[in-house]
Amino acid sequence: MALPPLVEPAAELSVDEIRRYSRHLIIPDVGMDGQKRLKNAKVLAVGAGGLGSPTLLYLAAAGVGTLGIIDFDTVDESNLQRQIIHGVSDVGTPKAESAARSIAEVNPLVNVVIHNTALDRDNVKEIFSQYDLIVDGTDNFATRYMVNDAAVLLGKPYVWGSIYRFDGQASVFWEEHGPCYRCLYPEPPPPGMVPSCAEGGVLGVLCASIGSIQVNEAIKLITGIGEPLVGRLMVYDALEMSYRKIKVRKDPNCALCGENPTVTDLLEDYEDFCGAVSEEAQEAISGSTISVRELKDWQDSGKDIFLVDVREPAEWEINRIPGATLIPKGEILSGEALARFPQDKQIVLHCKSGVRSAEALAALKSAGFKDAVHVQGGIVAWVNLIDPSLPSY
Ligand SMILES: Nc1ncnc2c1ncn2[C@@H]1O[C@H](COP(=O)(O)OP(=O)(O)OP(=O)(O)O)[C@@H](O)[C@H]1O
Repeated sequence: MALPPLVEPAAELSVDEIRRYSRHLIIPDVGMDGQKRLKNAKVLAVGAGGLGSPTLLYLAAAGVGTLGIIDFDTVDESNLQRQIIHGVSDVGTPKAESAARSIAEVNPLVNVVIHNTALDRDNVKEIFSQYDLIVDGTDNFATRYMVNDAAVLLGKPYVWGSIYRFDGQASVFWEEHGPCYRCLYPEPPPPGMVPSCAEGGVLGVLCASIGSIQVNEAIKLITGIGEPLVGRLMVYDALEMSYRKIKVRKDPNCALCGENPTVTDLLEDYEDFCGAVSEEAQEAISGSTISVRELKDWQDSGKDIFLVDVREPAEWEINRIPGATLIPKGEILSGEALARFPQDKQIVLHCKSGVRSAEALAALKSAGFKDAVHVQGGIVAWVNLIDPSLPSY
């Protein structure tokens, strides 16, 4: 379904702009009118990470007049494999500032607005109201649901993308013309069920594949050309090299945009809604959590412990705590690995940061290992506090 252009055209293009955008201007569908609309557009990129990097660079190069960047994080060395808007000299600096510097190099005609902060329920509406279009390149469910809710409540369209390993998805959510994210995913997945890129990894170049689709959709929405991905989910498999489009319908029972909405304003706490740790896991870890320093003391004192790393084999290849045995969480949850746990030793579980080990602990306790414990902060805390010589990821 073709939609009218989202943005009115700017009054005119300068001589410099005409030279710079000439390859757009000679495409009949874009032309002077389309380029003027791009110039007048105000687009906010949420996240200047894997998806935000190519998205921001191409939106800037395309001549989007105002680009907002919101990110609270600083550039880490492990970001450089895919976050191509940042470079070695940017490590340690705020991502929003580093991204703005790269944009100035690509296209100094763009007006960049830096929001060096976390998007949260207190600022989201005020920030979104300054823009015509939102491009979501974040990596967590709490932010995604909040972006969706704020966009629906303000009547703004947004382009969504998501990536994991070799798989990507993209869509355009615009309540006025189609479904919202909640129509597609009414509930967040149970905590721990969908691993993040930090846990499962992502092929760097996948960010370019999905990020460029997001920019393509943004340009179509702004200029009113083509058929935007409203009501369609694009699913990309880089290994198969396949693109599929799945129809997504507006859900009449959607809690937000359905006929009888139960969500009429932003939620009080999106982290809580998405549950960092499930209730069972929360119960399992209360009183059964040790710190990395306690683990080190137990090891140094010769205590008879069975230390289990519940991460995946690829993570185990990167770093490991001395004395640990690898038993991935899935094998514990399925019951397959239970026979490997001794009855007469103190069982200690750890993962990367403490979420998966909490889930595994809940399963182990319900299988009868009542004294098992897990390590708060996982191997990340171990590297930070006990052995900084280990590589981190
Ligand atoms: N609520 C939020 N407000 C602002 N920025 C956010 C918010 N949630 C996520 N982000 C940003 O979105 C980006 C997501 O990108 P990506 O997952 O590639 O980066 P990352 O978090 O650095 O990666 P990794 O988790 O693998 O280290 C990050 O830069 C992150 O800081």
